[in-house]
Amino acid sequence: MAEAELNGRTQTAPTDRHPTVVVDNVHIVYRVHGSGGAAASPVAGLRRILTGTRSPMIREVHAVKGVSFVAYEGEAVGLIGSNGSGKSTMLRAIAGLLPPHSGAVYTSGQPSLLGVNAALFNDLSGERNALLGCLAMGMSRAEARRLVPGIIDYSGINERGDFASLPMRTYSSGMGARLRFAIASAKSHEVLLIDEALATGDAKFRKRSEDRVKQMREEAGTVFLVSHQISTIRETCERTIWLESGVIRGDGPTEEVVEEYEKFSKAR
Ligand SMILES: Nc1ncnc2c1ncn2[C@@H]1O[C@H](COP(=O)(O)OP(=O)(O)OP(=O)(O)O)[C@@H](O)[C@H]1O
Repeated sequence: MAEAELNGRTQTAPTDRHPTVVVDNVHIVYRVHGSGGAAASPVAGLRRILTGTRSPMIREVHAVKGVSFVAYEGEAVGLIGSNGSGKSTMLRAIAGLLPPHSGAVYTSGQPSLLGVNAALFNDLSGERNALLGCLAMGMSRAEARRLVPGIIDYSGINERGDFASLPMRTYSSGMGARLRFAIASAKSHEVLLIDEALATGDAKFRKRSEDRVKQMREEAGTVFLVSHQISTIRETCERTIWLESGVIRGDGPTEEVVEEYEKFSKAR
């Protein structure tokens, strides 16, 4: 057994499991710069720089408050919680897109964040986006070209005609989500972070993406899934972390944590 000090607590982990994500007492604070009013004028800004005073228009949102956990190879971890509880913020911090105010996030490899807003180009066709997506994930041109037909096929966007050659702006939100998932899952990821990206697919695609998440876990990756669809969390994740107001309220087997969360939601 290996021991690690995390957030002042000693955590014991079996040595045959390899940690892929370590989140140690992380706090994330957004600073919101207000607009309008005299305090936002350039003159007032210059005066504050010269006098070293802070803008009265800056507000802070403490979105994640002292979160700690360790995730291991081969785990699929669900993140649940009410609106604004800090789930997406936590994923962005794991992806390295948001620096913690204090605490630290350690990951093995470069985590990939797959979100509803994943950067695809609306004016380019699905095919071009698939090609660029593969190149962006580090594949060679030849490998990317070889994989594109399979990605289009897997996404199912061509089920009702040749949409792959049309610009993405002509796609429904579900078709866009399917293509994003198909591109991201063309490669195995050490740590894959999925933010609601499966929610807009239909039942058939959901089943297919759940199967692919399972396969990725078997390839020794770690998958984090944020979803309000508890059925998807149940199907996909054996472990779930419940965040509420930026604090962990539960972390354990999905059935137990979901049951507590559902009781909490009903009581509100
Ligand atoms: N860019 C931002 N600037 C300021 N505050 C933000 C920003 N993004 C999120 N927040 C705030 O941080 C808190 C956590 O938001 P977050 O989006 O992480 O929650 P969530 O659990 O993913 O919510 P939802 O289920 O509604 O998607 C909320 O209070 C939100 O208002």
